[in-house]
Amino acid sequence: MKNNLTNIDPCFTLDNLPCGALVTDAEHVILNVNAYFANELYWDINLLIGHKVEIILTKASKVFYQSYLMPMLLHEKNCEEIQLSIVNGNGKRIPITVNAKVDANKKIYWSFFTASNRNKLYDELIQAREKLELQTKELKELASIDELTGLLNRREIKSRSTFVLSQLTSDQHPISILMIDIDFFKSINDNYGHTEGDRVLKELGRVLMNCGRKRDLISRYGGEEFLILLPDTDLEQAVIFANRLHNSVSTILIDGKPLTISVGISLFDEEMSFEEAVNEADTALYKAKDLGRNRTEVFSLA
Ligand SMILES: Nc1nc2c(ncn2[C@@H]2O[C@H](COP(=O)(O)OP(=O)(O)OP(=O)(O)O)[C@@H](O)[C@H]2O)c(=O)[nH]1
Repeated sequence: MKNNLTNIDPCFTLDNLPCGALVTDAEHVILNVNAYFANELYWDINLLIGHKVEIILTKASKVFYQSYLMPMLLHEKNCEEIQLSIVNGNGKRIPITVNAKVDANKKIYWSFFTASNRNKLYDELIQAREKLELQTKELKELASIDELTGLLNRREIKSRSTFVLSQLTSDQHPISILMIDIDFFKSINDNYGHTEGDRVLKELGRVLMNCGRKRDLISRYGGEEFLILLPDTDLEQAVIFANRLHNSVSTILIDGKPLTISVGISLFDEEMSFEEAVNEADTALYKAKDLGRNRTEVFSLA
């Protein structure tokens, strides 16, 4: 059988390797380094040979080397893919990945690759994750917020009502629900255009937000319909709230004339679903419309 050793390229030397290689003794003194130190790391090799290996380590890596890496090497006799940072001949900090092996004479043979690309990859991964988190937050908001008014959308108020209603049964706190509809909104669009209609919707959204407390759930429920859930609010207090709304809404002017709304109110009871309460508030709203608009009606069975 042919001896493979005879095929070894006579030009092969450690200096040809695209990585750093060095040898240290048991006292951490550098015995030899390859040409990579001069060619790629700009070290004067004479400054390294005979000096302690710490000369090329950053402060943090020195601590790591002394307290963890050396004890491990002495015990295990080798180490693989350890992350360290060295400084080059110009004082620039360079992250590296190190392998090392100890021989019978306690000489240590080191090789390492610079790991700038690895750090770049980590940075890119972190950036990608941050971007993804931001997009997820934006998507979540988009899915729950009405784009025009910034209020909760129909789906979100329905979903949040579940929690609010669970408090009703446990605490016996009254919860009122208000269905609000702009009066003659079609004629605003028809007479002044859709852009003016949108401005009115936005303004109304702002007014509703300002009238509500932090705990109130305020939503754009449909085109020109708004639904509000008022926790800890009985019918009497809900009517006072609605009257305040009528006043505030009248500050929104269309061609100099005040905007008006109609409001229907219902009170949740323990047995009632969200949809049933909305239907009752809707019935009261239609009564307010029938009775001439710009008014509030409370749902009653009569
Ligand atoms: N500008 C604008 N108009 C909208 C939007 N969504 C719905 N609308 C309009 O709202 C109007 C609702 O009109 P109607 O349901 O007839 O009610 P109304 O004119 O307000 O009359 P009453 O409710 O009976 O007082 C329709 O013309 C819709 O096109 C929107 O996002 N922007």
